[in-house]
Amino acid sequence: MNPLYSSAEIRAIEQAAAAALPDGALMQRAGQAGANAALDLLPFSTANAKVLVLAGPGNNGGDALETAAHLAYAGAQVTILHFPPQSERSAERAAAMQRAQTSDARFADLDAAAIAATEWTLVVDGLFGIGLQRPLAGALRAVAETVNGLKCSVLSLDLPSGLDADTGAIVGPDGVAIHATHTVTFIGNKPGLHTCDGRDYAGLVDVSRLDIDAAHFAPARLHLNDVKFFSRHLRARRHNTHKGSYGNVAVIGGAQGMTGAPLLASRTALNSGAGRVYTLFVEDALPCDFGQPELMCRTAAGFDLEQATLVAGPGLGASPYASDMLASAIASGSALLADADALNLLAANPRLQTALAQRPGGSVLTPHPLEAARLLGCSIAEVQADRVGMARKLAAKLNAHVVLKGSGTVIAAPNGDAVINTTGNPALATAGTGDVLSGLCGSLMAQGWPMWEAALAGVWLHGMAADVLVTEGAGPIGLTAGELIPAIRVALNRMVQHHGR
Ligand SMILES: NC(=O)C1=CN([C@@H]2O[C@H](COP(=O)(O)OP(=O)(O)OC[C@H]3O[C@@H](n4cnc5c(N)ncnc54)[C@H](OP(=O)(O)O)[C@@H]3O)[C@@H](O)[C@H]2O)[C@@H](O)CC1
Ligand SMILES: Nc1ncnc2c1ncn2[C@@H]1O[C@H](COP(=O)(O)OP(=O)(O)O)[C@@H](O)[C@H]1O
Ligand SMILES: [K+]
Repeated sequence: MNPLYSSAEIRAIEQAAAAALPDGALMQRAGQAGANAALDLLPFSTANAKVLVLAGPGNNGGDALETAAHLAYAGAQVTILHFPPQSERSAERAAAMQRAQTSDARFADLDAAAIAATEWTLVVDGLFGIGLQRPLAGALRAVAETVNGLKCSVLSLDLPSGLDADTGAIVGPDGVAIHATHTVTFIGNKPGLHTCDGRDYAGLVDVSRLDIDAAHFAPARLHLNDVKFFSRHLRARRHNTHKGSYGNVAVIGGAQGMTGAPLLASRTALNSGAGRVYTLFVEDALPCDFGQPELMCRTAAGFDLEQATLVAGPGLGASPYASDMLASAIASGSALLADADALNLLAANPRLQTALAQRPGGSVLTPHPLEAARLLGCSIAEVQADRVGMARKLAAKLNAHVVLKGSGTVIAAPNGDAVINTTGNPALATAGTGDVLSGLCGSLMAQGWPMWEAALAGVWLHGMAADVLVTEGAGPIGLTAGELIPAIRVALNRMVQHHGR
């Protein structure tokens, strides 16, 4: 189901497959797949289409040369901007070069100004794939920047040139990458297309396996999120049930000036099905949430932490009392999700980290990149440079299911399994949406979902709600966290209707 492969894994698959195939078969298949993807983006009468093909010095360039030859045979007006290698690197690339040279495609030494002066129908980007070693520089950089200023569709072969296939970061320092509208990626899907800068630069991603035998693909430890991973926990409600059947959630937070955060988490927990929701305040409790009077607002002091799934952190603050409350939550036998200030308190206190890591049932942590950086003792840039690796590292360090938020949220388990989420959009880049996510995941846990599936489903639904709202015009600009709550309720009920047993 939606496996993702590192570039090392892709190379191993490619080598095993190539050994059993005629020379150059995989590059020819990649070129055919590239041409098919390009033809889908061209008008029916290809003769009117002006296609610029960028062919780099490696095998990605070989794919581009094959693609160019096919498109020329299909009747398109093809111009190839070729960056030749110092010396020809492979026989298959040389054969691709010969096919391009004998086609009607035209080789032209265009500079940036000449590229910008032509009205292209499509640019095919075959500068670099998984072999990129350093940032694009000189003429390559100028071409990438010029292409990024064009209005036409841009199809990247394998991955947008300049992007790291494993991490989704632009290869730097001070790198640039081709901003594709579409990517056809070869052999297997790649994590870098779906997280960090990947979602912005790859556009719509299509996978072409190049007809490689399934036996060559080892089981993956990294996947794209999929409803199938959690659908068996989507249960239709039985008639003979009551509020006690659906669990209790206690949100611990609400220091002075930050009462909105636990209310958002609590409202979400209630609206996503928890039977009872307590909002616990580490300082003065609100008498009531008048917008959601079903919530039970209490001071945290004296609350029996054993009776609820705990969502610790929204608006918790950094006081010694908040830290004590977190220590009690960690020491309790209840299921625990730690978010926001709970993560900052953890980062500042190694003893709390040890206690958390020793919880028999584990926990769920929902850091954004800064919170993850604090927990790992590194910079945000280091977290973002390898989101999957850092989420796995944190999960192993704290024996927790880690939800590393942001574009292409990564969910990692202590055993190294990891998933990249595909729903959601920049409408979520607004205050309070993280509180909504923690309330949602906590609510699913209270309703009996295992932590891993609760995290996968929570992240999926949270993003899906934002996607639906954007489709309806409520975002991406100006969406508010509170608006997500009814949209999550609708999305969850629809999913239960569709998949529930
Ligand atoms: N082999 C096969 O059967 C198949 C392979 N496939 C395709 O091959 C792709 C991988 O090919 P690849 O390994 O040749 O790497 P690729 O991405 O083309 O770049 C490497 C070249 O770029 C150079 N270089 C690197 N960075 C640079 C920079 N910043 N600026 C300038 N130069 C730079 C580097 O040279 P260097 O100077 O580092 O020696 C080298 O020459 C893969 O993504 C897929 O598209 C498919 O066809 C399926 C079958
Ligand atoms: N550009 C984006 N694309 C997709 N999801 C995003 C984006 N920006 C933020 N999000 C999501 O929004 C939520 C923000 O959480 P967080 O930063 O903790 O906000 P807050 O602390 O204000 O509640 C996370 O679920 C994150 O993944
Ligand atoms: K490329």
